[in-house]
Amino acid sequence: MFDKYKPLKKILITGANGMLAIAIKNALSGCDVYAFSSQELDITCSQSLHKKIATVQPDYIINCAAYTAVDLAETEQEKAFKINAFAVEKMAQIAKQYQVTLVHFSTDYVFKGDAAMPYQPDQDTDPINVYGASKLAGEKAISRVNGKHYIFRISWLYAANGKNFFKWVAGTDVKELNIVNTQTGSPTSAIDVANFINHVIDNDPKNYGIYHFTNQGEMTWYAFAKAINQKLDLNKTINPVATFKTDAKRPAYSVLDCKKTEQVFNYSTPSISDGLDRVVARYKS
Ligand SMILES: NC(=O)C1=CN([C@@H]2O[C@H](COP(=O)(O)OP(=O)(O)OC[C@H]3O[C@@H](n4cnc5c(N)ncnc54)[C@H](OP(=O)(O)O)[C@@H]3O)[C@@H](O)[C@H]2O)C=CC1
Ligand SMILES: Cc1cn([C@H]2C[C@H](O)[C@@H](COP(=O)(O)OP(=O)(O)O[C@H]3O[C@@H](C)C(=O)[C@@H](O)[C@H]3O)O2)c(=O)[nH]c1=O
Repeated sequence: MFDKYKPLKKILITGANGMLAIAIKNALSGCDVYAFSSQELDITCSQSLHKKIATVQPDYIINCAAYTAVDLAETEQEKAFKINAFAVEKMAQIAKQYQVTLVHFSTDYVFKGDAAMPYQPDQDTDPINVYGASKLAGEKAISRVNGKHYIFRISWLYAANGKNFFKWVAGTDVKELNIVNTQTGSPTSAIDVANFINHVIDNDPKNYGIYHFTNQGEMTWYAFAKAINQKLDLNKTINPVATFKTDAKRPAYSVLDCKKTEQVFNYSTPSISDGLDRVVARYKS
């Protein structure tokens, strides 16, 4: 219930036009939200970061700004590191200076992908592509600065908006798709990540560190394409293939173990199927 005596928490969101930022803006309740697009706040400009944080004086910064082009990163290494590592380090330092809690997102692609069981948050990282390496460098910078911070590793994010695998399968005119069945992960609905972030801010245990959050279960990209095809009645032919040529390598297995998150935040992570139903409903509406 809305508590009129509880002060509204002030939240500053970066990368406000991105897929996750839009979901988080929709999910946050009982907060004063200041969301800035890349045009309004370029996170690689530390002066602008300082200025915005000093003006807004947020309780939390939710950093949704990132370089997410996995294949392009192979040839744009400098840009990927500038946004995903160096800017993030500066942001962590400024957040610490202003005593603001930094909520940051990382990825399953920090792992090599040769495991047979879901990865634990403290397991060894060993990214096999530039994007993963740049995100890992961002994680390490935040941990080094060691202010109040949460790093949530999420995976295979999709939504009814933005550029993502779900939207591509749903929107392409191509009737027959060849999709890899040699990569396994956990497709995760941006709505579900956003609802969880709302919960974190509402019930902050102040137990800072690295956590995993995904929808529960695991499947290949091929199985995910088939599920989308079925839920949206697309009537496409989906063929499993062992390889699909891309510039960046991707981990063969990058399922994240979310038990620590469930315990610390007292939260039950929703299933892949429920996550997909929510995004499908949003897509159809
Ligand atoms: N998408 C996925 O599958 C996954 C994403 N993640 C992580 O989740 C987070 C959110 O990802 P997602 O929403 O998919 O990303 P998007 O690519 O949808 O959004 C990223 C946003 O960051 C903005 N941005 C880029 N550079 C800057 C900059 N220098 N200053 C300010 N804003 C900038 C972009 O703006 P513009 O478009 O104007 O450049 C864009 O709006 C990221 O940290 C990502 O690494 C983790 C796992 C899976
Ligand atoms: C277009 C296409 C792709 N694929 C394969 C390529 C790749 O292995 C897989 C997924 O491709 P995408 O490029 O959509 O997904 P990708 O960009 O690898 O998604 C990743 O994004 C970053 C930001 C993350 O952090 C990761 O968690 C993950 O979500 O599907 C096919 O098999 N057939 C096709 O026709």
